[in-house]
Amino acid sequence: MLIAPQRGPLKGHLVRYGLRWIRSQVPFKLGDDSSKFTELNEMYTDMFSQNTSGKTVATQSENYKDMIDELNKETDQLFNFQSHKLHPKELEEIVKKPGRFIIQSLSKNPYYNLALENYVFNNTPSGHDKHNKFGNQRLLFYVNKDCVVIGKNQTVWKEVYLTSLAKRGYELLRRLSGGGTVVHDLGNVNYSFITSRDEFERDFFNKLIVQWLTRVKPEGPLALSQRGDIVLGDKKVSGSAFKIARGKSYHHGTMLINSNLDQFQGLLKPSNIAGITWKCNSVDSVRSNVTNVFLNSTQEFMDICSSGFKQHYGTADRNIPILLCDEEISEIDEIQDEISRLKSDKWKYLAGPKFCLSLANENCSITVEKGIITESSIPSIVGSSFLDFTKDLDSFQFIDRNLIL
Ligand SMILES: Nc1ncnc2c1ncn2[C@@H]1O[C@H](COP(=O)(O)OP(=O)(O)OP(=O)(O)O)[C@@H](O)[C@H]1O
Repeated sequence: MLIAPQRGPLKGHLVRYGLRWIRSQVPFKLGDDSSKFTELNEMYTDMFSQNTSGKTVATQSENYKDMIDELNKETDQLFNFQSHKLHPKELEEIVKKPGRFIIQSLSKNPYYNLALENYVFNNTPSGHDKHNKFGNQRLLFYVNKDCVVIGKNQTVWKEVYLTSLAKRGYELLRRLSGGGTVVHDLGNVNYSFITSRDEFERDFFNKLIVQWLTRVKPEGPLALSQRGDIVLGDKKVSGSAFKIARGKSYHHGTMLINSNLDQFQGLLKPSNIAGITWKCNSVDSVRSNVTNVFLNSTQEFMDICSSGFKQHYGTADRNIPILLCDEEISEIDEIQDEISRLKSDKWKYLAGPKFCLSLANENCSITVEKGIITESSIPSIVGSSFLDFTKDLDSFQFIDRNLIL
């Protein structure tokens, strides 16, 4: 809020006049940097610093502090400027109705956050409804504690060093969208832009992000790569993945802000490891050099993007609210069920596509479909789950476990 007790007498009628004036104006937050807010703030500065004859006086600001605080509070309530923490029932209602909003998750639990994102996506009114087609854009933010997230169509053992993840306390998750494997920590913020299928365009939201962040650092060489990643110079700062279903779409991505990049080492496997060959229908990650972007905090990123989103999609008569969700929301059955699914071995390990691995030195091959070994040069393991086989690798001393785990 820019309004502050400054100088000069403030009369009650001026407060009332001010509120009436605000009510008649666009519902944006005072203190934002668009010309509309500048105008409004200038009006207040004038109002608060002039006496009735129009001459500036410099006295008694303390006397008006309460009145100004009240004015600010009323203005906030009037336009829903302040973020609002949602109860489960409120979330259930708001997601199903048409309309735009922003959600910031207060939880750092990756299972909860992915389930929340999926819940909002699933319950957003379908883009097939012609009245709702272009009015249901939603923006979600969440930050996850240490975890590695693989794409829906990937093979876990090909992508990550499971032993390192376990030793270093990183959770493994399989997300519901495509794309490659990424590392999340508290310095990485995830954004998710939901809109109709018709409005979906791969680079649309990342172009907006580049525009918004470039305002913060115009000289920063932030750009979109050919693959649609956001890059700073020749290093990637953000990766994206997409989901399109039932007339809707989401584009979600990571943004590295103050991630502990040294800790990323040794979690993700390189594309080739001598001694093991994979034949898969799965999606391969595209390994890139990564760096942090030039912001101070994940909250700063959320604030910049929220403000950009509001300006892009807000209208004079409709403010876009920022809603906060904590884990109380997981009381909603659909969210609870999704969390259970994301945590299950069935989803994490067995849901990937068919794959076949060969270990050259051991002259051994294994084919796996839906998590079950269907063919192998080791007859005794055919029919068992590949996950169980990996848990029992020590019984197969001729196999180098480091090649698989
Ligand atoms: N948090 C992160 N943000 C951005 N890139 C990351 C992050 N963690 C790891 N990476 C790098 O990104 C690579 C995976 O990128 P990849 O492009 O395959 O997947 P993606 O970014 O999820 O989506 P997509 O495949 O759709 O571009 C990793 O191998 C690693 O080099």
